[in-house]
Amino acid sequence: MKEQLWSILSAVRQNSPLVHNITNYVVMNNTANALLAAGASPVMAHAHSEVSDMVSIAGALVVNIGTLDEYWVESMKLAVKQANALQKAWVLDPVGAGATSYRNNVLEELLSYRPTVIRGNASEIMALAKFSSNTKGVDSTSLSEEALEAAQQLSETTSAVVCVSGATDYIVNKSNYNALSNGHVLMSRITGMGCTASALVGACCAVSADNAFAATTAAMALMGIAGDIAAEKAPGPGTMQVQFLDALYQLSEYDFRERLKLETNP
Ligand SMILES: Nc1ncnc2c1ncn2[C@@H]1O[C@H](COP(=O)(O)OP(=O)(O)O)[C@@H](O)[C@H]1O
Ligand SMILES: Cc1ncsc1CCOP(=O)(O)O
Ligand SMILES: [Mg+2]
Repeated sequence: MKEQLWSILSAVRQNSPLVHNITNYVVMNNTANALLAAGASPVMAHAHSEVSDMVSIAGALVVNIGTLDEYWVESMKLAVKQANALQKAWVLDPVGAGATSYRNNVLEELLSYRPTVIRGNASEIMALAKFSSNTKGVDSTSLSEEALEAAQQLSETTSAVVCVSGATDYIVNKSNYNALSNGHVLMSRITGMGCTASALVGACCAVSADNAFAATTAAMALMGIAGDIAAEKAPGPGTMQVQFLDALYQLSEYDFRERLKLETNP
Protein backbone atom coordinates (compact mmCIF):
# COMPACT_ATOMS: atom_id res chain seq x y z
CA MET A 1 0.00 0.00 0.00
CA LYS A 2 2.79 2.45 0.94
CA GLU A 3 4.40 1.78 -2.44
CA GLN A 4 1.16 2.37 -4.31
CA LEU A 5 0.53 5.67 -2.48
CA TRP A 6 4.05 6.94 -3.08
CA SER A 7 3.86 6.01 -6.76
CA ILE A 8 0.71 8.14 -7.11
CA LEU A 9 2.45 11.12 -5.47
CA SER A 10 5.51 10.58 -7.69
CA ALA A 11 3.29 10.48 -10.77
CA VAL A 12 1.86 13.89 -9.79
CA ARG A 13 5.42 15.25 -9.64
CA GLN A 14 6.43 13.59 -12.91
CA ASN A 15 3.33 14.22 -15.01
CA SER A 16 2.25 17.57 -13.52
CA PRO A 17 -1.45 17.06 -14.32
CA LEU A 18 -3.63 20.07 -15.02
CA VAL A 19 -6.25 20.38 -12.27
CA HIS A 20 -9.27 22.54 -13.10
CA ASN A 21 -10.72 24.17 -10.00
CA ILE A 22 -14.02 25.94 -9.65
CA THR A 23 -13.43 27.07 -6.11
CA ASN A 24 -14.06 29.87 -3.65
CA TYR A 25 -12.55 33.36 -3.44
CA VAL A 26 -11.06 32.68 0.00
CA VAL A 27 -8.75 29.84 -0.99
CA MET A 28 -7.88 30.28 -4.67
CA ASN A 29 -4.34 31.39 -3.94
CA ASN A 30 -3.65 28.77 -1.22
CA THR A 31 -4.92 25.91 -3.35
CA ALA A 32 -3.10 26.99 -6.51
CA ASN A 33 0.15 27.24 -4.53
CA ALA A 34 -0.38 23.87 -2.87
CA LEU A 35 -1.02 22.19 -6.24
CA LEU A 36 2.16 23.74 -7.64
CA ALA A 37 4.19 22.73 -4.57
CA ALA A 38 2.97 19.14 -4.92
CA GLY A 39 3.99 19.13 -8.60
CA ALA A 40 0.59 19.60 -10.26
CA SER A 41 -0.56 22.46 -12.46
CA PRO A 42 -3.59 24.49 -11.28
CA VAL A 43 -6.10 26.48 -13.26
CA MET A 44 -9.08 28.35 -11.84
CA ALA A 45 -11.82 29.03 -14.39
CA HIS A 46 -15.56 29.51 -14.14
CA ALA A 47 -16.79 31.53 -17.18
CA HIS A 48 -19.69 29.74 -18.85
CA SER A 49 -18.05 30.30 -22.23
CA GLU A 50 -14.93 28.30 -21.36
CA VAL A 51 -15.54 25.84 -18.52
CA SER A 52 -16.34 22.90 -20.83
CA ASP A 53 -13.22 23.51 -22.91
CA MET A 54 -11.11 23.77 -19.77
CA VAL A 55 -12.44 20.47 -18.44
CA SER A 56 -11.56 18.92 -21.81
CA ILE A 57 -7.87 19.71 -21.41
CA ALA A 58 -7.67 19.05 -17.64
CA GLY A 59 -6.72 15.80 -15.93
CA ALA A 60 -9.38 16.24 -13.26
CA LEU A 61 -11.97 18.75 -12.03
CA VAL A 62 -12.51 20.03 -8.47
CA VAL A 63 -15.83 21.69 -7.62
CA ASN A 64 -15.89 23.61 -4.35
CA ILE A 65 -19.07 25.47 -3.35
CA GLY A 66 -17.42 27.72 -0.72
CA THR A 67 -18.56 31.08 -2.12
CA LEU A 68 -21.24 29.86 -4.50
CA ASP A 69 -23.73 32.03 -6.33
CA GLU A 70 -26.19 31.47 -9.14
CA TYR A 71 -23.69 32.17 -11.95
CA TRP A 72 -21.07 29.90 -10.43
CA VAL A 73 -23.52 27.07 -9.84
CA GLU A 74 -24.30 27.08 -13.57
CA SER A 75 -20.52 26.97 -14.24
CA MET A 76 -20.26 23.95 -11.92
CA LYS A 77 -23.07 22.13 -13.72
CA LEU A 78 -21.56 22.79 -17.16
CA ALA A 79 -18.19 21.56 -15.91
CA VAL A 80 -19.39 18.35 -14.25
CA LYS A 81 -21.50 17.46 -17.30
CA GLN A 82 -18.39 17.73 -19.47
CA ALA A 83 -16.29 15.76 -16.95
CA ASN A 84 -18.87 12.98 -17.05
CA ALA A 85 -19.09 13.06 -20.85
CA LEU A 86 -15.31 12.64 -21.05
CA GLN A 87 -15.18 10.18 -18.12
CA LYS A 88 -12.84 12.39 -16.13
CA ALA A 89 -12.71 12.28 -12.36
CA TRP A 90 -14.38 15.13 -10.51
CA VAL A 91 -14.12 15.94 -6.81
CA LEU A 92 -16.85 17.66 -4.80
CA ASP A 93 -15.97 19.79 -1.77
CA PRO A 94 -19.32 20.51 -0.08
CA VAL A 95 -18.13 23.56 1.88
CA GLY A 96 -20.74 24.64 4.42
CA ALA A 97 -23.15 21.76 3.71
CA GLY A 98 -26.04 22.03 6.13
CA ALA A 99 -25.51 25.74 6.83
CA THR A 100 -28.20 27.08 4.48
CA SER A 101 -30.96 25.57 2.38
CA TYR A 102 -29.42 27.15 -0.74
CA ARG A 103 -26.22 25.15 -0.20
CA ASN A 104 -28.21 21.98 0.51
CA ASN A 105 -30.29 22.35 -2.66
CA VAL A 106 -27.24 23.02 -4.83
CA LEU A 107 -25.45 20.03 -3.32
CA GLU A 108 -28.45 17.79 -3.96
CA GLU A 109 -28.29 18.76 -7.61
CA LEU A 110 -24.49 18.34 -7.85
CA LEU A 111 -24.73 14.89 -6.27
CA SER A 112 -27.03 13.83 -9.09
CA TYR A 113 -24.02 14.25 -11.43
CA ARG A 114 -22.19 11.54 -9.48
CA PRO A 115 -18.91 12.93 -8.17
CA THR A 116 -15.96 10.54 -8.21
CA VAL A 117 -14.85 11.70 -4.76
CA ILE A 118 -16.55 13.76 -2.04
CA ARG A 119 -14.19 15.34 0.56
CA GLY A 120 -15.58 17.28 3.48
CA ASN A 121 -15.29 17.77 7.22
CA ALA A 122 -17.45 15.80 9.65
CA SER A 123 -20.33 18.30 9.83
CA GLU A 124 -20.46 18.57 6.03
CA ILE A 125 -20.44 14.81 5.41
CA MET A 126 -23.11 14.28 8.08
CA ALA A 127 -25.28 16.98 6.51
CA LEU A 128 -24.84 15.52 3.02
CA ALA A 129 -25.79 12.07 4.24
CA LYS A 130 -28.81 13.61 6.01
CA PHE A 131 -27.56 12.59 9.43
CA SER A 132 -28.34 15.17 12.10
CA SER A 133 -25.45 17.62 12.32
CA ASN A 134 -24.76 21.02 13.76
CA THR A 135 -22.96 23.29 11.41
CA LYS A 136 -21.06 26.45 12.19
CA GLY A 137 -20.65 27.71 8.63
CA VAL A 138 -17.58 26.15 7.07
CA ASP A 139 -15.96 24.62 10.17
CA SER A 140 -16.89 21.30 11.72
CA THR A 141 -18.54 20.94 15.10
CA SER A 142 -18.10 17.16 15.13
CA LEU A 143 -15.19 14.74 15.20
CA SER A 144 -14.45 12.77 12.04
CA GLU A 145 -15.17 9.44 13.78
CA GLU A 146 -18.71 10.67 14.45
CA ALA A 147 -19.17 10.99 10.68
CA LEU A 148 -17.76 7.61 9.67
CA GLU A 149 -21.16 5.93 9.44
CA ALA A 150 -22.54 8.88 7.47
CA ALA A 151 -19.57 8.64 5.10
CA GLN A 152 -20.18 4.92 4.59
CA GLN A 153 -23.84 5.53 3.84
CA LEU A 154 -23.01 8.41 1.49
CA SER A 155 -20.54 6.23 -0.38
CA GLU A 156 -23.18 3.53 -0.66
CA THR A 157 -25.86 5.87 -2.06
CA THR A 158 -23.62 7.90 -4.39
CA SER A 159 -21.00 5.29 -5.36
CA ALA A 160 -18.39 8.00 -4.69
CA VAL A 161 -15.27 7.59 -2.62
CA VAL A 162 -16.02 9.67 0.48
CA CYS A 163 -13.33 11.30 2.58
CA VAL A 164 -14.19 12.79 5.95
CA SER A 165 -11.29 14.83 7.26
CA GLY A 166 -10.29 15.79 10.78
CA ALA A 167 -7.72 14.66 13.35
CA THR A 168 -8.20 11.25 11.71
CA ASP A 169 -9.04 11.22 8.02
CA TYR A 170 -11.33 8.43 6.86
CA ILE A 171 -11.34 7.43 3.20
CA VAL A 172 -14.38 5.30 2.57
CA ASN A 173 -15.72 3.24 -0.31
CA LYS A 174 -18.51 0.69 -0.46
CA SER A 175 -16.64 -2.18 1.09
CA ASN A 176 -13.75 -0.83 3.16
CA TYR A 177 -12.05 2.24 4.56
CA ASN A 178 -8.63 3.66 5.31
CA ALA A 179 -7.88 5.74 8.41
CA LEU A 180 -4.99 8.21 8.44
CA SER A 181 -3.85 9.83 11.65
CA ASN A 182 -1.12 12.15 10.40
CA GLY A 183 -1.57 15.91 10.60
CA HIS A 184 -1.62 18.58 13.29
CA VAL A 185 -4.29 20.64 14.99
CA LEU A 186 -2.64 23.83 13.62
CA MET A 187 -4.02 22.79 10.23
CA SER A 188 -7.50 23.65 11.43
CA ARG A 189 -6.29 27.19 12.24
CA ILE A 190 -5.57 28.04 8.61
CA THR A 191 -8.34 28.74 6.15
CA GLY A 192 -8.41 26.59 3.07
CA MET A 193 -6.74 23.47 4.40
CA GLY A 194 -9.78 21.35 3.57
CA CYS A 195 -10.05 22.97 0.16
CA THR A 196 -6.35 22.25 -0.38
CA ALA A 197 -6.97 18.62 0.51
CA SER A 198 -9.75 18.43 -2.09
CA ALA A 199 -7.53 20.05 -4.73
CA LEU A 200 -4.75 17.52 -4.03
CA VAL A 201 -7.31 14.72 -4.28
CA GLY A 202 -8.05 16.07 -7.77
CA ALA A 203 -4.34 16.00 -8.67
CA CYS A 204 -3.97 12.40 -7.48
CA CYS A 205 -7.16 11.29 -9.29
CA ALA A 206 -5.75 12.78 -12.49
CA VAL A 207 -2.81 10.36 -12.39
CA SER A 208 -4.72 7.40 -10.92
CA ALA A 209 -7.91 7.44 -12.94
CA ASP A 210 -8.85 3.82 -12.26
CA ASN A 211 -8.38 3.96 -8.49
CA ALA A 212 -9.98 6.96 -6.81
CA PHE A 213 -9.80 5.24 -3.41
CA ALA A 214 -5.99 4.95 -3.55
CA ALA A 215 -5.71 8.42 -5.08
CA THR A 216 -7.74 9.98 -2.25
CA THR A 217 -5.71 8.11 0.35
CA ALA A 218 -2.46 9.30 -1.26
CA ALA A 219 -3.60 12.93 -1.27
CA MET A 220 -4.75 12.84 2.35
CA ALA A 221 -1.52 11.11 3.40
CA LEU A 222 0.45 13.87 1.68
CA MET A 223 -1.63 16.51 3.48
CA GLY A 224 -1.14 14.89 6.88
CA ILE A 225 2.58 14.20 6.58
CA ALA A 226 3.28 17.69 5.21
CA GLY A 227 1.22 19.01 8.15
CA ASP A 228 3.31 17.00 10.63
CA ILE A 229 6.59 18.27 9.18
CA ALA A 230 5.38 21.87 8.95
CA ALA A 231 4.08 21.91 12.53
CA GLU A 232 7.52 20.91 13.84
CA LYS A 233 8.86 24.20 12.47
CA ALA A 234 5.86 26.48 13.07
CA PRO A 235 5.05 28.38 16.28
CA GLY A 236 1.65 29.41 14.90
CA PRO A 237 -0.68 29.54 11.88
CA GLY A 238 1.26 32.20 9.93
CA THR A 239 4.49 30.24 9.69
CA MET A 240 2.54 27.00 9.40
CA GLN A 241 1.07 28.12 6.09
CA VAL A 242 4.48 28.76 4.57
CA GLN A 243 6.11 25.68 6.09
CA PHE A 244 3.26 23.55 4.80
CA LEU A 245 3.96 24.57 1.19
CA ASP A 246 7.68 23.86 1.63
CA ALA A 247 6.89 20.45 3.14
CA LEU A 248 4.66 19.54 0.18
CA TYR A 249 7.48 20.47 -2.17
CA GLN A 250 10.29 18.76 -0.26
CA LEU A 251 8.64 15.54 0.89
CA SER A 252 10.94 12.57 0.31
CA GLU A 253 10.02 8.94 -0.12
CA TYR A 254 11.96 8.15 3.06
CA ASP A 255 9.95 10.64 5.16
CA PHE A 256 6.72 9.48 3.55
CA ARG A 257 7.39 5.85 4.48
CA GLU A 258 8.67 6.62 7.99
CA ARG A 259 5.88 9.00 8.95
CA LEU A 260 2.80 7.45 7.36
CA LYS A 261 0.18 6.47 9.97
CA LEU A 262 -2.26 4.42 7.92
CA GLU A 263 -4.72 1.79 9.06
CA THR A 264 -6.65 -0.24 6.49
CA ASN A 265 -10.05 -1.75 7.28
CA PRO A 266 -10.90 -4.54 6.96
N1 LIG B 1 -7.10 18.22 14.81
C1 LIG B 1 -6.44 17.88 13.69
N2 LIG B 1 -5.33 17.11 13.79
C2 LIG B 1 -4.66 16.75 12.67
N3 LIG B 1 -5.00 17.12 11.41
C3 LIG B 1 -6.10 17.87 11.25
C4 LIG B 1 -6.88 18.29 12.38
N4 LIG B 1 -7.91 19.03 11.91
C5 LIG B 1 -7.78 19.07 10.58
N5 LIG B 1 -6.70 18.37 10.17
C6 LIG B 1 -6.24 18.18 8.78
O1 LIG B 1 -6.48 19.40 8.10
C7 LIG B 1 -6.94 19.17 6.77
C8 LIG B 1 -8.29 19.86 6.58
O2 LIG B 1 -9.27 19.14 7.28
P1 LIG B 1 -10.55 19.80 7.94
O3 LIG B 1 -10.14 20.84 8.91
O4 LIG B 1 -11.37 18.67 8.47
O5 LIG B 1 -11.27 20.39 6.66
P2 LIG B 1 -12.07 21.74 6.49
O6 LIG B 1 -11.01 22.79 6.40
O7 LIG B 1 -12.80 21.54 5.20
O8 LIG B 1 -12.97 21.90 7.67
C9 LIG B 1 -6.96 17.65 6.59
O9 LIG B 1 -5.78 17.25 5.94
C10 LIG B 1 -7.01 17.12 8.03
O10 LIG B 1 -6.38 15.88 8.15
C1 LIG C 1 -14.03 30.81 5.23
C2 LIG C 1 -14.74 30.41 3.99
N1 LIG C 1 -15.95 30.97 3.67
C3 LIG C 1 -16.44 30.52 2.54
S1 LIG C 1 -15.43 29.42 1.77
C4 LIG C 1 -14.29 29.52 3.03
C5 LIG C 1 -13.04 28.73 3.05
C6 LIG C 1 -13.23 27.38 3.66
O1 LIG C 1 -12.04 26.64 3.56
P1 LIG C 1 -11.82 25.27 4.31
O2 LIG C 1 -13.07 24.47 4.19
O3 LIG C 1 -10.73 24.63 3.54
O4 LIG C 1 -11.44 25.57 5.72
MG1 LIG D 1 -13.86 22.75 4.04
